[in-house]
Amino acid sequence: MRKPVIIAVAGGSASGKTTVVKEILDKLDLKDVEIIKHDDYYLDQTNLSMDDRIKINYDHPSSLDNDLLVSHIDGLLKGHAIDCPTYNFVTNNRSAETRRIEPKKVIILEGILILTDSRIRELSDIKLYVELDDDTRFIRRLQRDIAERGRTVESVIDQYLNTVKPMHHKHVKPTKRFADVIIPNDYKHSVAVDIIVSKIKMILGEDK
Ligand SMILES: Nc1ncnc2c1ncn2[C@@H]1O[C@H](COP(=O)(O)OP(=O)(O)O)[C@@H](O)[C@H]1O
Ligand SMILES: O=c1ccn([C@@H]2O[C@H](COP(=O)(O)O)[C@@H](O)[C@H]2O)c(=O)[nH]1
Repeated sequence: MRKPVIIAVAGGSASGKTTVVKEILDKLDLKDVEIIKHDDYYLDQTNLSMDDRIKINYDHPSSLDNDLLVSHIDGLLKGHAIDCPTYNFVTNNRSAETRRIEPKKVIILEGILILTDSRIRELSDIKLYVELDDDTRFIRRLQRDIAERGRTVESVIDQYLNTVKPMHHKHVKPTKRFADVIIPNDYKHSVAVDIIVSKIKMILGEDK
């Protein structure tokens, strides 16, 4: 099998990374694609109390185990299966279960800080950045974190002001310059998605 095509998708929290990845997936053969969420590589925090876990800065690159992710990408590129960690946002901790991932033709890496690590950038064939203004991202995050991640209005606001917003401007947004394609998520972007899918098919040699 040809070495997998690696696609890295960055962008601020709630900018629409997951949504854009779904749009790309809709145009590819699902059996050929695997998604790896950078969130699943947050460091294990079993030794910390819940009070201490909520004080962690999850928007700083040091909160993620990139050594493990890089070794997993290397493994997939060599044709080996990996056991990907899984993460629980409600407990702010890694889950006990892992997820077996077999090498596929296309591997999509997705996360706010995925383009901060030069090793991951170098392993990626296509780098994307999903862009959306801060206000809209905050509103979408507030709705999502209350509905899906067990948060209160106050906790989302506190976290946003203390870490999410400053870290976005310090660590996430500057990685936009590494992107091959910037996708605006406040406007139609179906042409951008079509171009990305064509490029993937071109690399896979399926564009004839
Ligand atoms: N273009 C859009 N219009 C309206 N809502 C959107 C759009 N894109 C994403 N959303 C919603 O915003 C929230 C965050 O999007 P998501 O794709 O999960 O962001 P991310 O993966 O970057 O955190 C989700 O509830 C999603 O359904
Ligand atoms: O335990 C955790 C781990 C992460 N977060 C927040 O998640 C977002 C990243 O996820 P998106 O889906 O891209 O929004 C990041 O901004 C962290 O603040 C958390 O709250 N708790």
